Order: sequence, then structure tokens, then C-alpha cells
Amino acid sequence: MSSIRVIIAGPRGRMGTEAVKMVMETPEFDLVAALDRKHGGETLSDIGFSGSDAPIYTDVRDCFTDHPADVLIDLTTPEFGYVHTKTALEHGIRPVVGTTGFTDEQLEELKELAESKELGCIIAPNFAIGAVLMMKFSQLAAKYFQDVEIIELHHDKKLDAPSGTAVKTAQMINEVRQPKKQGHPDEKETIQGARGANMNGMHIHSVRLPGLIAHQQVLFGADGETLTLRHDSYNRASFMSGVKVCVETVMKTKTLVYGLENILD
Ligand SMILES: NC(=O)C1=CN([C@@H]2O[C@H](COP(=O)(O)OP(=O)(O)OC[C@H]3O[C@@H](n4cnc5c(N)ncnc54)[C@H](O)[C@@H]3O)[C@@H](O)[C@H]2O)C=CC1
Ligand SMILES: O=C(O)C1=N[C@H](C(=O)O)C[C@H](O)C1
Repeated sequence: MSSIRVIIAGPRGRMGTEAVKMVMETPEFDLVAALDRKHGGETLSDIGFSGSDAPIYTDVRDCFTDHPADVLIDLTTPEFGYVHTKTALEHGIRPVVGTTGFTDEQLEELKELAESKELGCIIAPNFAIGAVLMMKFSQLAAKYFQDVEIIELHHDKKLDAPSGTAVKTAQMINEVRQPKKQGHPDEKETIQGARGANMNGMHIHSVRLPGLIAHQQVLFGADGETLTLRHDSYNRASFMSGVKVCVETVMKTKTLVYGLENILD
């Protein structure tokens, strides 16, 4: 079988750096180019990835035109990640997107584009298997506990809040939970935001601190008992087996899949 040709957007980032290493170490993958805000005209080895002569581009269209590829891995920002994903589909390249913060409208538009082109596209708010299990377990628990609060905790360089994982968890819980306004019916915030974001009565709290990587607790409460589900990523390597599975799977799909849980057995 011929190797899967991969382009990585965001190779100098915290996630992108790990993704470059993973792709270089995977014999079935061939890293053909990278997209970065800077370093156009240089190669990945020029910026420290010794052993890769993949060229770096700053212009997404030039990159995709010069380097036919099978898969784009995007690990950038919500703004540019959306443009890269859309442009990849337009060029017949299948996106694997870890970038979080896309709107529902953007996801819908990308789904329509992927289906019209009959191309796979995977957008996964969290690539860590443990995080996916936490989301699944939360959905199961929400059948029995109507009252739930999500606390997500991340490093202080994160751009989006709440995290993509927290939004996806809340969406999955919403599929099974009866809408309910939680807390006291007459509760009042004396400091604005004290009760966090509110999604169908479910509250989401975002903590940002140096020292953290990526963590989430889902707390359920009922009369006389609580249940806490927690996942912690202590490094970015924890996401890479999920990225690898997505690159392999996106080659076999013809639609947009939102969430790693939809492609795992
Ligand atoms: N799905 C998952 O499992 C995970 C997703 N993420 C998400 O991945 C994204 C990246 O996270 P980090 O690596 O922590 O961020 P980062 O800030 O370390 O890296 C982002 C990279 O994108 C690059 N970039 C920005 N604009 C660009 C453009 N126009 N063209 C090319 N590159 C551009 C930046 O130069 C930077 O190197 C975020 O949206 C984050 O939420 C992060 C961890 C896990
Ligand atoms: O920015 C991060 O770091 C992470 N982003 C993703 C998210 O928004 O959920 C996944 C993980 O939590 C790390």
C-alpha cells in the first residue's frame, strides 16, 4: 500500500510539534509539506525537525497546489483552522482537525462541503482516548443524573473558552438529559459569571492556569450522592494515537465526522 501523504498546519505549536514527530516516526505516513505563519521557503529541518526536508509554506493555496496530499492535520487557531479545512476540501485533501473553537455554522458548512466532494473530514475536539471515554461515561451517567456541572482546566495560553472538549461533552449530555435549570430557582450572581456558562441549564466553568495542560471534571449530583468523572492529559503525546487513527480512518470515509467517539469501536 502506498503511504499517506500528510501536510501539517501549525508545526511549531505545542500540538503541531508532537504531530510532526508522530508523522515522521510512522512508516505508513509521508510528511510532504507544512503550513506555518512564518518560515516560508524553509524546510522543517531548518526549524529543528532534523531528517525532514518537507517545505514550509505560509500561503495555504500555494501549499496545496504545489504539494498534492491525502491528509491535512490542522492544529492552529479557530480562525485559520477553518480556512485551512475549507481550502483542503476544495483541493481534494482530507482534513483531520484538532483545532477547537469552530462555530456550529462552520461545522455545518464544512459537512456540506465534505459530502459534496465525497471526502472524509474528521474534526475531533479531543484526540485522547481517556477524554473520549470520559465523554461517553458522562453521557451514560446523565441518563440517571439530571444535575451536572462541567469544570475544564487548561494552560493559560489557550485561546478558546469553554474548551472544545467541554462543549462536546455538554452536547453529548444534552442528547440524553432532560433540560433543567439547575441551582436555586431564585439564585442571583453577586459577581457576574460566578455560575459559569449556561448551556440548557448545565453550567460550564473554565479554569486557566500556568502549570496545567488539559483536564476536565464532570460532576453529577443527586439526593445524598455525587459522582465525579475526571480526565487529565499530562502531555501532548497523549493525543497522538488518536491523531494517527484519524489519519488512517479519514482515508476511508466520505463525510464529516465530529468527535473521535464516532470512529472508535
Ligand atoms: N483535539 C485535541 O485533542 C487537541 C486540540 N488542541 C487544539 O489545537 C489547537 C492548537 O493548540 P496548541 O498547539 O496548544 O496551540 P499553539 O499556540 O501552541 O500552536 C498553534 C500554532 O498555529 C500556528 N498558526 C497560527 N496561525 C497560523 C496560520 N495562519 N497558518 C499556519 N499556522 C498558524 C502558530 O504559529 C502556532 O505554532 C488549539 O485550537 C487547541 O485547542 C490542543 C490540544 C489537543
Ligand atoms: O488547547 C488545548 O490545550 C486543548 N484543547 C482541546 C479542547 O479545547 O478541548 C483539547 C484538550 O483539552 C487540549
